[in-house]
Amino acid sequence: MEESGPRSRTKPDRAGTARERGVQTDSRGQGQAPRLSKGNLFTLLSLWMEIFPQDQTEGDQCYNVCVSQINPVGLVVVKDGKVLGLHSSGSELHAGQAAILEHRAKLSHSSLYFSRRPCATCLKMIINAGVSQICFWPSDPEVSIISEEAALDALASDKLKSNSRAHICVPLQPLMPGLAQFVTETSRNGDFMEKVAEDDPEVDLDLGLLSEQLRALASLSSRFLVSSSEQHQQVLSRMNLENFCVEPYFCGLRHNMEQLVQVLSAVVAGVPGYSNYGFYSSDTSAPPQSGPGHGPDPGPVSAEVAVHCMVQARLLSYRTEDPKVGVGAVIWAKRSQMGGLYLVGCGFNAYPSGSHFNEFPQMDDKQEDRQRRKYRYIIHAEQNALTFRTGEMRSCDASLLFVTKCPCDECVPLIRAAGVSHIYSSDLDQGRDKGDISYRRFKHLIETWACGRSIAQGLQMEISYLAIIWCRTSLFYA
Ligand SMILES: O=c1ccn([C@H]2C[C@H](O)[C@@H](COP(=O)(O)OP(=O)(O)OP(=O)(O)O)O2)c(=O)[nH]1
Repeated sequence: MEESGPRSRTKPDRAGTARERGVQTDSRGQGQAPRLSKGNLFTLLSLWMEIFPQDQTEGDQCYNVCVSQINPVGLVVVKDGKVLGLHSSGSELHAGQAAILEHRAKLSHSSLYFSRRPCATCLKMIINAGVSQICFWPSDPEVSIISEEAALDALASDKLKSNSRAHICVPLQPLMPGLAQFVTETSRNGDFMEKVAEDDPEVDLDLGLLSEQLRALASLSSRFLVSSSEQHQQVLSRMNLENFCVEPYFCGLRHNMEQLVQVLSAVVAGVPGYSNYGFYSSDTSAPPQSGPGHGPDPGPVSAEVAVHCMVQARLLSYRTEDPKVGVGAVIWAKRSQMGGLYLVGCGFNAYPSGSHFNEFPQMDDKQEDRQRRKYRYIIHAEQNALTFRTGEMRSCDASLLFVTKCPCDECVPLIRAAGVSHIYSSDLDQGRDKGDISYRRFKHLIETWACGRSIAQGLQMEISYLAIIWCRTSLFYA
């Protein structure tokens, strides 16, 4: 991206000497910030939850696919504009049922974003819980239209819909102009790509990112888009949504769906799950090596889950109100018994809730007049995630913070006091001090952890990074 003006940042060079900080780039500095709308963020999170990696036995998979022809579903529960829960279908429970069990009466007056139209079994319970709005992605529903049950399910869903107070709808909104391009640029300029360039100055980053994006696009499109217009019209008709098949709405619907899948692919391409890049424990006393027994150490969750959660954090960062740097954070906890993850909270950096556009300073540390700098006003992603958390962080459970930027000195004490046990960061900016914002405590935390590990194993925080290591094999050309 071309950069100009006093607020521009240096483009990372091939050797990685100049660093692009955080997820976002300077295009926000021009006052035309392409931002993800709330509805589209929740929709994208629901799609991404549908493919949340599961621990499934072969028998479980058979239950889902062969017996009932139930499509897995992702679900985002939203209340008062804040995410209350993120769910996906499991081996026995549908996502809707899991949400009912977890949130109970709190579902009243909430909005639910499903990655497919929920089946009648879920719908009746959700309506009964008093939700206000049920939104779904308009492709093959939870009870797949190829199943014999599909027609009966559609009939029941329709009857439930017409007799319910909840508003049931397809919520797709057009993207803000330039957002897809912006996401691609910010993925290109992220720390991960910089690390790749540092490790191999010869590598063609643009080509590599493009091939990752195309790979993600192919796999996400085959899952979430209906390839031909005729088939899509058939799917909609089987769900009694003939009104969506009328032009020009049908064309617009397909276009919006394609654009959202493109954005998701660009975000995914910025956090690739390669075997040679991954989350490494911060134990600096023993530098990680390649080879058996020395691979990535993803902590309490698998590498696949860690990458998945980092993509969620990146999606959240595109809702930022900071004109320059978007940061996203998501906190999950892992139950000590029975396993399984539950959402504690999530957030992005923004001005205090309820403030008006331009009410507070927006400048960075290049602005000499410190009163015009943003740092004393903006709420950090971790701070929002902690303030509006909806789940508990129990000391017996591992609580995992995934954040797209290295936590700053203001956040580290909060994170520690709140009881977060593991931090995953895709940004390696620790040690910087800019006067109004500094990142020194994070480094200290790592050292404390590395030193304290042998004497107080498990009591100190563990911090994992993305992409600490680059083994020179098949990154882009596999
Ligand atoms: O743990 C953190 C640290 C920072 N931020 C947010 C707050 C603020 O909105 C932005 C500050 O970003 P940065 O430190 O990159 O400062 P900058 O002056 O905007 O950018 P630069 O890196 O060019 O100095 O990041 C968080 O949300 N969490």
